[in-house]
Amino acid sequence: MMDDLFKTIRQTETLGPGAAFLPGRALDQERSLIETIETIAAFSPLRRLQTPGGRQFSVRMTNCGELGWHSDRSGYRYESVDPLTGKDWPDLPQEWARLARDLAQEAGFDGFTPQACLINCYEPGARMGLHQDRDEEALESPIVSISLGVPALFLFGGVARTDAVRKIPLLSGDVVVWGGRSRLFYHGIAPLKPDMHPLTGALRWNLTFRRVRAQDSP
Ligand SMILES: O=C(O)CCC(=O)C(=O)O
Ligand SMILES: [Fe+2]
Repeated sequence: MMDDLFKTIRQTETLGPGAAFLPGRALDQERSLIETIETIAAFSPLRRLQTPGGRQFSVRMTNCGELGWHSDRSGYRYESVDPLTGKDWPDLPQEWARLARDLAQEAGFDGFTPQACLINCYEPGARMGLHQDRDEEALESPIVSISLGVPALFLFGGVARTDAVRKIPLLSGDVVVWGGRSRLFYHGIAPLKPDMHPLTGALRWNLTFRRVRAQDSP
């Protein structure tokens, strides 16, 4: 099938210093990752956060892990308690932590121990504008990002907002890792095109694993 041909042709690729595209590397875990997302979202529901400027994200989000990323009128930050439920975020599953560590390792980062996993849910038309992931102190740790469900176009720029942007089509099971000198590179997701995936329907899910506090701090 054309689909299979497309998959076999896509190869591991360096996107920049410390940045790697690992196509299909989470495909074996696709179904279990999606099932676990549903369990997590049943406990800490998906929600559309407000930007500090008072707008709403088009992406719905939740988290698991000891910390969760949050945004409202007071700014972007990590919270140890889910502001929506008043409870701890759901645990980051051990299999997820192990997978994130293995993927980081494959991209050249040893001993990655994520504290937070941000779960993004894209409906058709949802997007994420160019931004840097810069709310973490642990800038020595990479971001490990897994795509699930319908395809999306990943935009990967440079350290300046105006740097040229590469467009990388991401399929379910694809992984991108960026760290080292690419850790603060601008990136985003183009508006999601209507599509269907057998496991997620019209949705795209994205998991980003992050170390927030420096490795030697609690
Ligand atoms: O959805 C994606 O692939 C990227 C998500 C992202 O950049 C973020 O959550 O900071
Ligand atoms: Fe990001």
